Amino acid sequence: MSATIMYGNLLANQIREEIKAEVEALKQSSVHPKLTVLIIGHNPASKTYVRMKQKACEKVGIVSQVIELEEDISEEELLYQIEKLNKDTNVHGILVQLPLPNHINEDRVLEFINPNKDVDGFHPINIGRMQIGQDALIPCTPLGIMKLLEFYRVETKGKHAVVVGRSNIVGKPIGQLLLNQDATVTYCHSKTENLSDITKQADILIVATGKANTIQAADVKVGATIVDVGNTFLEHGGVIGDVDFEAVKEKVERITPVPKGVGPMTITMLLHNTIKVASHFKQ
Ligand SMILES: NC(=O)C1=CN([C@@H]2O[C@H](COP(=O)(O)OP(=O)(O)OC[C@H]3O[C@@H](n4cnc5c(N)ncnc54)[C@H](OP(=O)(O)O)[C@@H]3O)[C@@H](O)[C@H]2O)C=CC1
Ligand SMILES: Nc1nc(=O)c2c([nH]1)NC[C@@H]1CN(c3ccc(C(=O)N[C@@H](CCC(=O)O)C(=O)O)cc3)C=[N+]21
Repeated sequence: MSATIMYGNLLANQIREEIKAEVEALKQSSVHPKLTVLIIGHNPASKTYVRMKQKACEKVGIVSQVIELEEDISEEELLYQIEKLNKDTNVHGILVQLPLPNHINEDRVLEFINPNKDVDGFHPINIGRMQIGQDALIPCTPLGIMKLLEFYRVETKGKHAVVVGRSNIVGKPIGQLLLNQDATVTYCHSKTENLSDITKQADILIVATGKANTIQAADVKVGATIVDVGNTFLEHGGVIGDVDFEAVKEKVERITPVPKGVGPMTITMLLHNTIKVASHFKQ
């Protein structure tokens, strides 16, 4: 069988064109969509991701501001910076790049962001709204995955979706969105026994462990749909996912590549969420 490779970058480019037009329309009504990203310290991966976000904003006409803060900034000072952005009516989206240095309480910081400007969808208010199916700002990676599944006409209703990973930013919310779309959802994590027995039952398998080769050909069902969220940077450049792509693609119906799979959709959904907030500012 020859699998369909679900290229997120293709759909991402298509959606970015639509977003560009929406940005133009907002500007006609004197709303200039703006995203502010706070980056703390010198994590090289974070710097790469923030640069990618910045470039994507510029391409669609969203104003992007990056505030670089020192690794040893106090929690109070960081909260003060966020408070200023919460109050700034020119700023629509606020994103605090993760991970944060150990001395800063991540929960406290994320809860401090105005939930209506929380374009990451990490605020407990947005998580709660999403869980009960209300309109909410939805985390970018899970939202991007749902758009990708929809684009490739992957049926979720009644299907067994297995999520490997239970982080607040990927695993938990993608399971929730799949459940909201009538999938039967199983979560796996590092303590799961007999992981392979469970992943082999998946019609839709979402893998977000951050560990290369978590999933090999023997761990998947023939004809399944595989979404690889992982990003591991190789020492000599390049990035790989969590799934043994070459072997798994021979067995399944659809699979996302890394790079050019989920990643570009994540960034596109950040633009989408920023526009969503900005459009509320329209008279
Ligand atoms: N493409 C994109 O847009 C994005 C990609 N990423 C990438 O996705 C990956 C995951 O990110 P994130 O969720 O933040 O990572 P975390 O490290 O926060 O979570 C990883 C999860 O995977 C589980 N896990 C780890 N190893 C195994 C294993 N061998 N078997 C089963 N479960 C395992 C952990 O279990 P436990 O809870 O028990 O520790 C945990 O729940 C990373 O590579 C990250 O770079 C992240 C965000 C966006
Ligand atoms: N507050 C916050 N929000 C986030 O959304 C957030 C975060 N913190 N911290 C880190 C993770 C990771 N993340 C990714 C975004 C894009 C790619 C991406 O586009 N990856 C490319 C490959 C990378 C490359 O080409 O260099 C791809 O898969 O094609 C990956 C990962 C967002 N995150």
